Formats: sequence, C-alpha cells, structure tokens
Amino acid sequence: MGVEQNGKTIVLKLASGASAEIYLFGATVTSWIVDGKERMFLSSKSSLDSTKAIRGGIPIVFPIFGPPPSSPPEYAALKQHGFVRTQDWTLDSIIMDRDEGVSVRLTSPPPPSEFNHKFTLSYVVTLTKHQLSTDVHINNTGNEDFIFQVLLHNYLAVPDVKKITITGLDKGIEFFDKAAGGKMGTWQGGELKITQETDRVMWKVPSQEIKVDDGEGSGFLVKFRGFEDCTIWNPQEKSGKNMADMEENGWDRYICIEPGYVREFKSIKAGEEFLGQQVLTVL
Ligand SMILES: O=P(O)(O)OC[C@H]1O[C@@H](O)[C@H](O)[C@@H](O)[C@@H]1O
Repeated sequence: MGVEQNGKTIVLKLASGASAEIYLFGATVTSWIVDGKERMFLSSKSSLDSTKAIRGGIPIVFPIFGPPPSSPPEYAALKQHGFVRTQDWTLDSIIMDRDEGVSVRLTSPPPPSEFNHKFTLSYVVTLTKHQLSTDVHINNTGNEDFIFQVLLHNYLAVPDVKKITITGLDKGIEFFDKAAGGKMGTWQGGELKITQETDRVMWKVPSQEIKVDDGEGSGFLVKFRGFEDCTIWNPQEKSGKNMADMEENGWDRYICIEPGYVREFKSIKAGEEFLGQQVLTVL
C-alpha cells in the first residue's frame, strides 16, 4: 500500500487492489486498475522512452490545445497540445497515504525559454477505491496576465467503443466539430454513440458530469470543476490507422472524454490561481 517510486514512474496502491501508475514524463497517468481491471487505454505502440508524448492514459495539454495559433509568437512556436506532456516532472510530495486514499503532488519544470511567462503548474493525483481524481493548479507568479488553454486528455478503456453510450451532454450545447472539417453544431440532447470518427469540442458543458455506459455492465462517470468544456474524441480506423503510435484496432478500445478550458484562451491575472479538477469514477 502507499506510494512506490521506481525511477521513471510512481505507483499509488490501495489495500483494495486499486492502483495507479504515473510516468514522470508528462506526469502522464498510464494505468488505473480497479477491481482487477485496467481502466486506462495505453497503446502497445506508444513510446515510453521520453521521446514522444505517451499515447494513452491521461496526457496533460497546456498551454495550447491542438495545433499552435498563428500568434502571439511564443504560442505560435509551440507543438500541438503544448509542452507539458513531454516534460520531465518531479514528485513534490505525498499528500496523503491512508487506507482509504493515496494522493501525490507533482510539479512541472520551467517552460521552454521562448515561453516567457512566469507560472507554476502542479498536478495532484488522488486514488481512492473506485475513483481517480486529477487536479491541475496553475499559478501566475509573474507581474503580468498571460493566456492559456488546458485539458486532461484521458483515454478511458472500454471493451468496444461501438457499444458505448455517452450521456450527460446538455441539450443546446454548441460544439466545434473537427471531424466535420471545423463546423459549429448544436447538440440536440440525448445519447451520443461512436459510429464514426468523432472529434467534438463541446463548449461550456453545464452538467460538468458525463457518463459512459460501456454496454457490458460497467463504465465511467467523468466529473469536472474549473474546466468548462469537454472534447470527445475517437479517431476510428479512418484517422487511427494514420497514427504511427496507435496499435491496430486500438481506436475501438477507448474513448476520450477530455475536460478542459479550450473553446478560447483563458486569461490569468498576476497572482491568480486556476484550478481544474477531473474526477473519474468506475461504475
Ligand atoms: O495526436 P495528438 O497530438 O495526441 O492528438 C490527439 C487528438 O487529441 C484530441 O484532443 C483532439 O481533439 C484531436 O484533434 C487530436 O487528434
């Protein structure tokens, strides 16, 4: 029980058998086991040698989501989804180590020199019997405002994505449909099924609670606070087969329900803190 440190990874363990593995590279959660079952998808073709972002688990997206914008220059120079998913993070502290829960705080290293904004970024991962909570704390430690986007890119393992049902998306939400070439749409309410490539940035989700029924008696509840938007992504074969680090048919074994602040850039004032929380529960 407790917290094991194994060089590149930290493993949280509970007496119930629940565990979570976090790579220091990107502070990426790569495994979450509940009731003897792996709940995170991790592609068998993912590189785990710190050369490329990990394909699976929960990569952290910051300070941009998606491809870089054309300006300002320090943002235009960034790679897709920003730099923190490919940085070596540090274990800062063990916050809690008890029978009912284990919690650790990780901190990111300084940003690349061209990203000339002062901030601290810490990530608190808490494991309880059926839940995994991941909280991002961003503090503006400089004297000027700066802007960012942030998102927790979870890959939730499911037996067959074509059998899942997603609910909790409020009727009337606007979404940016990347799979449809970047069109805006309005969600009509009800259930969302994955029958084709899906890449939707749902703007301002009032419920902040999305349920995934895996069609085989289990699933997930994804709750969030601080984050307002949620991207729902599954590439299916059409785009999945073009991803070098995606295993064959991997696209059928996960769904990404990604809480974030991504519909626009959020401005953070000098001295201000942003807290984005994700709570994943196994149903
Ligand atoms: O291949 P990456 O950089 O990890 O991104 C994966 C996907 O991440 C999703 O969040 C985006 O909405 C998709 O458009 C993107 O393809």
